Amino acid sequence: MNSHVPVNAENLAAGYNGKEIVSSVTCSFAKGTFIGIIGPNGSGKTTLLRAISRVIPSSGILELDGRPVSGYTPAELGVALGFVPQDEDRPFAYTVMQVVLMSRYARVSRFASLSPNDYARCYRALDRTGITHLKDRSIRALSGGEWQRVLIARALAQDTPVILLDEPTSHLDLAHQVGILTLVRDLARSGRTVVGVFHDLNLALQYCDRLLMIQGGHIVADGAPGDVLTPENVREVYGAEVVTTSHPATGRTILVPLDTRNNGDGSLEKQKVLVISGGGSGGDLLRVLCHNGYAVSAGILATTDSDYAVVKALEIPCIPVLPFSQIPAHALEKLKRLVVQADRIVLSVHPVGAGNYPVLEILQSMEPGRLVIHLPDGREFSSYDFTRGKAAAAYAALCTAGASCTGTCDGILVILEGNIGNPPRSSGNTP
Ligand SMILES: Nc1ncnc2c1ncn2[C@@H]1O[C@H](COP(=O)(O)OP(=O)(O)OP(=O)(O)O)[C@@H](O)[C@H]1O
Repeated sequence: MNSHVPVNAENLAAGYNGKEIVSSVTCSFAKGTFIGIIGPNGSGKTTLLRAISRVIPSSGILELDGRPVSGYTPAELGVALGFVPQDEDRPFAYTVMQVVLMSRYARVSRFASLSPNDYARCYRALDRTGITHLKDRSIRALSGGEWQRVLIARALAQDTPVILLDEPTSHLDLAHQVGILTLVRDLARSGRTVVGVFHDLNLALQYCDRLLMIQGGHIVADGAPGDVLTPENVREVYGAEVVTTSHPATGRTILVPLDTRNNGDGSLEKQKVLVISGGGSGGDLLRVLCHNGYAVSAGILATTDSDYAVVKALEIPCIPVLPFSQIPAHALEKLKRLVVQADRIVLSVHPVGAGNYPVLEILQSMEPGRLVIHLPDGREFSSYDFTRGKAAAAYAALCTAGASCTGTCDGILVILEGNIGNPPRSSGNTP
């Protein structure tokens, strides 16, 4: 028994209708920590959270603040632990304020009224989750995202040292995801123990202090986010291929999912990625792709280009040309062959100079309509930095933001600064 650990589980097991879903779970959650629980669909994340919050019974040891949870009265539990479910039925047309106020009843004796302090806490919770304007609205008249914020506000108003959240951002748009997770992280910083289930691995990586990875009802990895979400662990547990890079602002790990194809015998065929870069814009990306097992080739590179040095060091096939000279016809022909062979083309050029036009023309003529990227949120290329050393991060950011190409261009990703829709049409533009 450890009175300093807010949550302690040893050999915990739980399930439904006599069937064990999670078992042999041993973990403890420290004060002031934001812990993420991750794992594929059906792996038992919600079941574990329900067991810890005593929504469902469990066997094994489960202690809150050093006391067996089984010894807590419902009122004591309501003061010790807040639980935010993924969703909750709304059988009655309560107002938002009424639902948030309910969180305070565990603290008042029977038949007593709530105090001004209870109301103040609820107003503050509404304010912090950005739903004050909804306080008199019927909860049945809320969108999924608004309702999710009400459930979080209710847990905030409950004001417990331990808060468990089941996919707290599943219904939220990007701005609200960031707002709620910043708020939750601040709660941990102020000394609470916060545990959240996450499907969005990049959000878990950016916000959590520690991750528990669950597979088949067991903890298979537990530690610092970047140590848990390695490409190897993601492949093993999720059956997905990712590359990792670092967040351009925070330096934390980012995962970028990549397409894979199956050879039919269960093995994965290497994706062929052609990187057309120059001036150092492709170095990081070439390293990341090689490190993660892609069959990488490079486009036309002057032998004085720093990307050429990377390509040589990594033994990546490329099309070397002499610096400051016109690109020879045989090099352009070779590029056309590589374009045809590649599963994915990454064009990372900064800035777009006249020297790039023959290459752009090849891509345009061979891949008509494939040279446009749209980000779902309307952002433009220029908001990303493709200068030396930043291309891989920009690539990751674009992928994370859901970059996609128009029309039939699902095999090509273009990373480019400048207006790529209108390179000169004549072939007379030479370096
Ligand atoms: N109320 C229930 N009764 C019976 N079985 C259930 C119940 N809830 C969940 N299960 C089963 O328990 C297993 C784990 O479910 P759980 O919801 O814990 O997984 P999860 O990791 O949270 O999944 P997801 O990522 O899809 O939300 C699944 O096989 C599921 O079908």
